[in-house]
Amino acid sequence: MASAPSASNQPCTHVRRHEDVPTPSAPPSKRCNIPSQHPESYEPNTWLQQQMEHEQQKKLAEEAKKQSVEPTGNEEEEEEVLSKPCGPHKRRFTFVMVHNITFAIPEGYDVDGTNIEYLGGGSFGNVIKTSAVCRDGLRRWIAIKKMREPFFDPHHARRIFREIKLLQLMRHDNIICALDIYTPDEENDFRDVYVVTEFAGRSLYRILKQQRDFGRRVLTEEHIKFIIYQIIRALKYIHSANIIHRDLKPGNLALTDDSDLMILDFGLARSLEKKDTTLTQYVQTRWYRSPEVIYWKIDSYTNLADMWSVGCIAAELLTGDPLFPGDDVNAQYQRITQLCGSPDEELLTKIENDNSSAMKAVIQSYKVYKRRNFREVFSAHNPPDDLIDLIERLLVLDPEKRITVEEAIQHPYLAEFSLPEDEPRADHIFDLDDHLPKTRYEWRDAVWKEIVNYTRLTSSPLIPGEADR
Ligand SMILES: Nc1ncnc2c1ncn2[C@@H]1O[C@H](COP(=O)(O)OP(=O)(O)OP(=O)(O)O)[C@@H](O)[C@H]1O
Repeated sequence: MASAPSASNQPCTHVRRHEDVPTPSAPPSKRCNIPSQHPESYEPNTWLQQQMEHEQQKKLAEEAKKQSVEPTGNEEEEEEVLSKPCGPHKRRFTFVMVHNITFAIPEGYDVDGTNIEYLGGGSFGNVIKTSAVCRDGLRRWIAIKKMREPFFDPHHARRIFREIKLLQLMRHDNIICALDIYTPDEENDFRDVYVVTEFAGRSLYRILKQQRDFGRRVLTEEHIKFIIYQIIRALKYIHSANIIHRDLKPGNLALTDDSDLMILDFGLARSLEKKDTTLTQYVQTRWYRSPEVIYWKIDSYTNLADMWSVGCIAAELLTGDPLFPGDDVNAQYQRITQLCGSPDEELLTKIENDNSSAMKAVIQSYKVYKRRNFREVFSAHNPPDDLIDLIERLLVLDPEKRITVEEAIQHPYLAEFSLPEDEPRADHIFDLDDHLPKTRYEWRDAVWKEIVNYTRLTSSPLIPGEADR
């Protein structure tokens, strides 16, 4: 096994402005300190530890000290800002408007607007970055996600339930986990759900977009390899827990300046345990969606659908552009077959047996393409041979012939980083307890219980006095 790449001599840039073009030139160093399964032994990542040393930390710590210990002479003003104790844990909140959205921020978190940054919003929530003093006394950068209309309908509510369940279950240093889950609401008026995670860096989507916008490559060959390795390392853990992520895409991957990667957003993830519910087609973002999810295994696809997404991401890292940017499902399928070829007789027979002759006929109605030579297709980017080999094994139409995560992590392309004893599996299968249909009110009750019973990690933000409860 080759050793991890050596550290660069570049000065460390700890606090980045979000709009800067990222320069993940710091060493893609292998991370060895895997947090154990026990929450009490959770370790923050090295980048955050470095941040703690940064001089801004001093400033923030001083402010925190002033707020919690010294009389400021402005107590009346503070009283006006903080709410009365509320929510299931009787915490006090400051309501701060960011990007026209009101965020309830608990006591102990930095609520100074100049330190708060809007990170983005998707269909299910809006996310801000701020900092908080944690239970271990350190101040960390954190991301607060306010769920968008969490109980709008049963589908939405179940998604929120899954996400907060998984954020508590996952313990792996390439996977985001919850530092805090709260609501400022009382049970009879429960509307808003907030999830706090560590700030995991900049989304790969933004890095790739800025590479394109500025026409300047910031991800080197070595970064690309380290990113792919970390995605696969995280998936090894996720798949071993019988979970499919189902929404792997650059926007759900965050990268620190040290090139440490975190998988974000488990809203679409689901367990493979319960076979009594059908899987849905409209799960993955289209561009990263596998052909079997688009067509022939609509309700029975497996975690190999995630491996397809890894193939799409790997090719995008190599070229800088999305591999299959289809405008609709048909165009998506067409783009896939133009590169990967149309299903062969063997796959068509499987499709017919697993589905129907009608499905086989639909597939056959598409124009037939031959699989292209990947080396030729990507030759302009001078890829290493073993990267092309890995992409070829990931982008296989028949999921039964696609490379599994266990095989992928042993692929020669990743040998430089491979360290089997540092590539943990989950120690149990995660049961999300979400298979029975529920009304949106029942899901709301289930989420309420999760918040009430949530046990914060040692490093979680803590309100003063909470430890005594
Ligand atoms: N812990 C974090 N650290 C850094 N950035 C984060 C973090 N959590 C979320 N983000 C960023 O915030 C933005 C919105 O977050 P998120 O994708 O979770 O919202 P969403 O509504 O679930 O999105 P989607 O519609 O894609 O499912 C994204 O750009 C994401 O990269």
